[in-house]
Amino acid sequence: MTIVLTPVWTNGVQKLKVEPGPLAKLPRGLTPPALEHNVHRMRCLAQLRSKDKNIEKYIYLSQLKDADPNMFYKICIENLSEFTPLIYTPTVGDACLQYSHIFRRPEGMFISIKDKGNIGKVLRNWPCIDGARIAVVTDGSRILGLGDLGVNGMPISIGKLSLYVAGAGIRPHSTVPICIDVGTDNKAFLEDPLYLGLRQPRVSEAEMNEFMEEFMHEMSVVFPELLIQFEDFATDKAFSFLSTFRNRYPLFNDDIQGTGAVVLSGFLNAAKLSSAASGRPLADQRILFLGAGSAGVGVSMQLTSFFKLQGMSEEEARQRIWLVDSQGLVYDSRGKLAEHKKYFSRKDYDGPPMTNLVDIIDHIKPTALFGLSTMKGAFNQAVIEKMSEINARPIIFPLSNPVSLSECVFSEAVEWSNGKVIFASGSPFPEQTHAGRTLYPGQGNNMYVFPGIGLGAILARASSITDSMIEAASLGLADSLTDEERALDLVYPRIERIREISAQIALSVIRTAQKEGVDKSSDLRQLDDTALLKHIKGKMWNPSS
Ligand SMILES: NC(=O)c1ccc[n+]([C@@H]2O[C@H](COP(=O)([O-])OP(=O)(O)OC[C@H]3O[C@@H](n4cnc5c(N)ncnc54)[C@H](O)[C@@H]3O)[C@@H](O)[C@H]2O)c1
Ligand SMILES: O=C(O)C[C@H](O)C(=O)O
Ligand SMILES: [Mg+2]
Repeated sequence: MTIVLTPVWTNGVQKLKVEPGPLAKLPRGLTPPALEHNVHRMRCLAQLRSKDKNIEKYIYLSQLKDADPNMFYKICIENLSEFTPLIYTPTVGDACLQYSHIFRRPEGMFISIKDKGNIGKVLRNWPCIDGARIAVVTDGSRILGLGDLGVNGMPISIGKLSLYVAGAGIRPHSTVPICIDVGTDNKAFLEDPLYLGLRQPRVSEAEMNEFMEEFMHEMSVVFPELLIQFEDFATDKAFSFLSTFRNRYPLFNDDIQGTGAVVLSGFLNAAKLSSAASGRPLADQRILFLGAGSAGVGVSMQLTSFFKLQGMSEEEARQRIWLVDSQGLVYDSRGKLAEHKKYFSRKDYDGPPMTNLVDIIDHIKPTALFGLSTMKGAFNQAVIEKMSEINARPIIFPLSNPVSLSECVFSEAVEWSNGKVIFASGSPFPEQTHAGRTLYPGQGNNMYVFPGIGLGAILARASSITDSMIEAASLGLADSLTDEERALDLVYPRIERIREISAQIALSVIRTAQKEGVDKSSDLRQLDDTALLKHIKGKMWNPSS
């Protein structure tokens, strides 16, 4: 028997331990006489497509994953561009907002502040400790651009891990979605009788830090082979937990480092397109960020480190970046600044606060404009027209998620730039026709890199995730465009190729881990690139047919 069918979570222990196999291979008598895999695949797709609302599709797919993971991943991998917006961004945003209402059965671990002092014991309740290789951990404090959603953040961990399986072939039972519940400051949730989390405000910073020390230690004891991805922690915690723990445990922060990697990659391809139109070299790019939080600063750091790699001095590299936050341009004489903004704060401006984005663009003359601000519509007609006036091909990336918070939509960017825009957004948008040409939006979302980073780090058994490993993932992604994709002016590869791309990224990550001496799988050092790529592909899990 390949799948144990049981509606009970405690019996689900057994199910999670078994490699999910096709429903049609169950013993005689347990399925209808004419159940046939390929027809059932069509049946599942038809059931999915019969639903009008994306949230209904999300619920259907969650249940399919629970009942028949093999079929879920089979049809997911075969229909990636249809499935990713349903199981991941943007629909996962709605799933988080409604989680306490649409909840059927748990799919991950809930570790709460009430477990403090006892976290190891609780973690040992996970049904598949030995196989666990990757956990996505959130505390729900900054879910996409939707704010503090408390325990309703769980679908983010689940959605990211589904992409690890679909996009990088991580075994389903090796994934551990985790939501930490230390309270929420979301008043509406606290008053909602169906809310599934602790009914208390978030604990103090000191209490949270103590909790995280115990949590991380116990995670390393209970799951010694586990890589951790921190996800959607509010800004201060995102930076502080990354720096506190990154040299002690194998982990990375997706919003800071994953986003840095994916945006650098798209920027490099976009800069080639813009340079073909303007003749401006990469070293003359001027990059303006709307949003100076974990993602904005994470991407800025990644770009700076890349510019340094190209031979710029640290100061020259930093001078390429301008940040704008909710109070306008970030500069030294503006007054007190949050720690994470200081490095990029400008010293070459000391006038009155500059808050209007068009004025800021006029002052800086950026070649690229990135939005990580959660400010829906901030890239309005005047902004896009100004960018198009000063650039032959403006690079405009509204990266905030979900769709409802995007700084602009693709159709607007095309229309207001008269088709000149080089565009990538955090959430997906449909292609557009302009002057008889089809224009394609890129999706600048960390989903392109975290599966490959995870796969590489797991196979190398990396003891830590270094900056160079993240950079290698970024450059590997940038180089992965095919001639056909380049001819269409794409800045990211087609998502349908994610498995091939994840394998390539994993190769770059493993090689870099080896150079930096953080690989525990030292046997992989003997393999040449062809053999290593074959090894990586051979390790990727596939749903059976
Ligand atoms: N595309 C991706 O892969 C990706 C990755 C990570 C984050 N994001 C998205 O980026 C957004 C921000 O995430 P974060 O982790 O940096 O959040 P954050 O809370 O750390 O930062 C938000 C930033 O936006 C700024 N901001 C708020 N209002 C503003 C305004 N009116 N004008 C200018 N700036 C304003 C804040 O000052 C802050 O600097 C979210 O929507 C998130 O979903 C996208
Ligand atoms: O989850 C996403 O779609 C990307 C990113 O991690 C985010 O926080 O927005
Ligand atoms: Mg995130």
